[in-house]
Amino acid sequence: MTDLLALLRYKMPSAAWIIDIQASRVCCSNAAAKALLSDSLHDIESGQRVIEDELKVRLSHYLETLEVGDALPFKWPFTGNDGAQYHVSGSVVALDDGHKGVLCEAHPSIGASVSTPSVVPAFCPLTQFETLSFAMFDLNGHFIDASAYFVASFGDIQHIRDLFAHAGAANSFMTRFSQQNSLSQEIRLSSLAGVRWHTIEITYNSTDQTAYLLTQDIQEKREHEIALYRLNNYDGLTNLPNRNLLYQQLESAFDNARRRDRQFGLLYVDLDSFKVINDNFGHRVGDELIQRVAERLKDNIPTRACLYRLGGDEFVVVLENTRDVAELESIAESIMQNAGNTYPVAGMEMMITASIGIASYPQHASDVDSMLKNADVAMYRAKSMGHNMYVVYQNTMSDNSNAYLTLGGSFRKAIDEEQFVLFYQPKIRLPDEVVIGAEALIRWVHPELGMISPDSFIPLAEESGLILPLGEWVIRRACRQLQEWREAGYAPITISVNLSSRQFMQADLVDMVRQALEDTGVDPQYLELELTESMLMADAQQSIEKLHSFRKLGLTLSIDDFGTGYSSLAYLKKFPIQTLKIDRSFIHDLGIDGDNDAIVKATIAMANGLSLKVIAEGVESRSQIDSLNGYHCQEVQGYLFSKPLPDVEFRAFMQGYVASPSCSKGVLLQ
Ligand SMILES: Nc1nc2c(ncn2[C@@H]2O[C@@H]3COP(=O)(O)O[C@H]4[C@@H](O)[C@H](n5cnc6c(=O)[nH]c(N)nc65)O[C@@H]4COP(=O)(O)O[C@H]3[C@H]2O)c(=O)[nH]1
Repeated sequence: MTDLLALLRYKMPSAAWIIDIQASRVCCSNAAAKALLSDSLHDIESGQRVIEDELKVRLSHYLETLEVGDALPFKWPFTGNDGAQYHVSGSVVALDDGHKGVLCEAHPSIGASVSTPSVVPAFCPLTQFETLSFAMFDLNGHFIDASAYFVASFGDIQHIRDLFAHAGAANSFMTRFSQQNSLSQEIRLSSLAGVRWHTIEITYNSTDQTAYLLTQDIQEKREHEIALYRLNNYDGLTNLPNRNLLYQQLESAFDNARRRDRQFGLLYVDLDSFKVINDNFGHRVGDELIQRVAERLKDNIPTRACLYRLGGDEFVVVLENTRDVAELESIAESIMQNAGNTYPVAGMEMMITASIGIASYPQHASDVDSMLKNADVAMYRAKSMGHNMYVVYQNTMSDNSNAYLTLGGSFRKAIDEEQFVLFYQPKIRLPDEVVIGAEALIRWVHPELGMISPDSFIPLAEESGLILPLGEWVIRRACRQLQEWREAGYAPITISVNLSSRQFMQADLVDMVRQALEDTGVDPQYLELELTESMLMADAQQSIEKLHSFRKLGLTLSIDDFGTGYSSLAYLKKFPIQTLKIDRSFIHDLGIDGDNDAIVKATIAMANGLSLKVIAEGVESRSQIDSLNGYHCQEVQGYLFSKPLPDVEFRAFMQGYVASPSCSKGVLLQ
């Protein structure tokens, strides 16, 4: 049976025929058409009569512009042999010789009494006809006839059962078909190309006692769907299920636990300082490390636990039907013990630890979002307590963590989106009051909250570990700024950058600063690091070594907020530092509080004796300048000269400094 004949058969019980316009005749028709049109169709088919000219002209016109599968935009009426009114709809088909023909199908006109339901399945637009296989079987499932495409796809089929990949599938299909008379489903069929997914639709026509079967190979569509599913639900880097599937599992875990009165819990695992690795070694190394970590995590959790990657360096472990929270804690311990071992990545042995937060149902949360949020809160707590540990959520944690988390969440984003800017406060040399440097002070330009001062977010950054990438950004930005000013023709000045204690403890801090200098081409003598006494005292020996490394690089080092901590000049001598910055609390009362004057005067004298330069911060009045000049203080900084300024204004300040009314002297630096 040719495919065109199969198509006409398939259109049964509708009357259908195909017109070959070129030959002006009907080239084939089905039994229903023969019955409905009888003589006239027979005459046209046999060539005794030709298609009327008017219709022929109209059809030819459309065939030029329409594609195979397209429907004709008009219908035409006729009266059938049964005396009823019909209208004919047409669509374009490819004839065996390659020309286009018109497939005509008669439908009873509205109001006409004849009404026979078509067996055309919903999924069978004519455009797909070429990929459809059509076959006919008798009541017992024995093969009668099939389209050429069917034979090419399935070969020599004797019985409908031969189509199925499994006997079980054939049995259940036959049983259902015997009960329903028409059936459609997606199923794997055994075609000549192998076992492949197909849509299958079968309809029993009682008129000719024949089962009409239509199949379509949907293997590629299925594969595409599976690929799409993987893309939406699995992480491409680690092949672990992602956030979507995590939510699904958590929803069903809550459901199960509630219905069966069970417990379950999750561990929120976040790698410590992963961004530092990513930034220093590049994303390829970062990605490989994530893969190794994922593999090790998988090996260190019970087989019945599920591991998800939320993205970045965040993973979640879910364990259902737990006995108690201790069961979750023992997983955390196992993860931490093993995470401490090195990972072979890109020819290196890398170390990375993890902070873990634990939350459990019913103790800590009653819905998916609060479960994840509370485990996240606990994870942050673990980070703030020094990394590489786990913390079990406690209900008291939420009270002070909501605001913190809101800021914390956007803080991460802020780093990625570079919402930070550096402001610069001029440093003035005494007594000639020349601008010799600037202190870089960070600001967060929050999209909703506006400008946020560092006092509000530096502690947060410290606690979360995000100070490391942020601190690196500050150093790199400051170096770039130095270069930009140099390129713009300004005389060279220093920029000092504040280091946080966490940053100072960072193992590769010296390398990071060296790299930033190299990358930007800045002369190291123009970069100054400001450290606090407490930072240095935390591990004096290590601090001394680190400071020497910085000195070898050529940087200047300064002690910030002097007077507020240990204030032991004798001890400070052990550290290779060049500058002391007297805290603004001492400067504020200068000339008012005699004790303060005495302290400041003595500090400057002793520092000078140790060849240390002194800078006074928080200078707000001329009388303070007079006192500091009297005590031989070398540098000052404060609102008297300028508040911290963004780059553009700082440049303007440098240019217009001569004209500043608040200062007696001024030097234009250019
Ligand atoms: N009342 C008064 N204040 C003055 C005067 N002159 C300067 N200041 C303010 O004093 C602070 C000096 O910085 P700090 O003591 O290092 O204290 C800094 C520093 O510890 C920290 N910080 C700022 N930027 C960074 C950074 O990039 N990294 C780190 N780790 N810490 C930073 O945040 C602190 C606060 O910074 P800011 O809010 O910019 O506040 C700055 C500055 O605006 C004055 O005449 N009167």
